[in-house]
Amino acid sequence: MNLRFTKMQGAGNDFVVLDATAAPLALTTAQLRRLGDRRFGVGCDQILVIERSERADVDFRYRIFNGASGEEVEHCGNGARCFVRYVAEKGLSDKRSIKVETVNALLELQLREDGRVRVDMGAPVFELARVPFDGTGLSPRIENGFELWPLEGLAQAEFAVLSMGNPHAVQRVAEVDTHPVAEQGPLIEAHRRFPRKVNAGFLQIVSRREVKLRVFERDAGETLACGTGACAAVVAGIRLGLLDEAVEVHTRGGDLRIEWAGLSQGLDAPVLMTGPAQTVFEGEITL
Ligand SMILES: N[C@H](CCC[C@H](N)C(=O)O)C(=O)O
Repeated sequence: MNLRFTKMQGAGNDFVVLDATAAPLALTTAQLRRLGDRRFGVGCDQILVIERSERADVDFRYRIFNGASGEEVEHCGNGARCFVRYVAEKGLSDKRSIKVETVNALLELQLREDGRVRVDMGAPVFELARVPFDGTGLSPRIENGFELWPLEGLAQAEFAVLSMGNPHAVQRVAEVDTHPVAEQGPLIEAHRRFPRKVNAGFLQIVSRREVKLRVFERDAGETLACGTGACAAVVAGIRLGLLDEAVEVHTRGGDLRIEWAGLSQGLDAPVLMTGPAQTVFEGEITL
């Protein structure tokens, strides 16, 4: 099969974008992993497949697959921004704001005048069973009314546990640049308390409006940026009383702006993310 693709990146998180708006595309897990492979394929953190939605009030459906595993996942923040950029560049819609359905969410995405993309990432989910997280027998520490959980085998840390459609465990660290992310990341990602594994966030608070973040992503390892991870980390920081409602997040691949009014408007307030999204090259691969 000859497959045309568009390679894109959002703050260094990189994607292979496949356009299935004209004809359906069904790839096997092996083909998805080949696309994601940085030696034997194109190479990317995630693969995004864009389809027309069957729902009258929704413009598109977009599916996300982790490149290393070929597994479908629920949400991808940097991917959502690249999706909007792709739709605009390919003229797939003349709207400035488009409605997009994912496997478990309905998103409103906007392309701004300054070329950055603003995404309504939906509301965070704190119900542990929906993360999912099994806290049975554990005693969380409560800070500012928000639970911080211990994890067996990671005694030196405590975690904010929440979902942005995909699962996140966020810990506060003194200095992200020197923190042992490569050692701790896999232990958190595969921890038995997360039945569907988890994205592991490492958050350094610089001020109430500025943070530094590294994320060891589920089924991807450390990426240069994680959009849903940035949302989860800022929401956790706000709930802990450490951050204001609008925060600049410095990741290794670039800067994201995250806004959440959850304390003033209610915890079901949407998380808004603004950041870069660029096309790197177009290509064709024979699978
Ligand atoms: N690895 C993530 C999916 C991609 C998330 C990340 N790339 C983002 O920008 O949100 C997971 O398995 O939940």
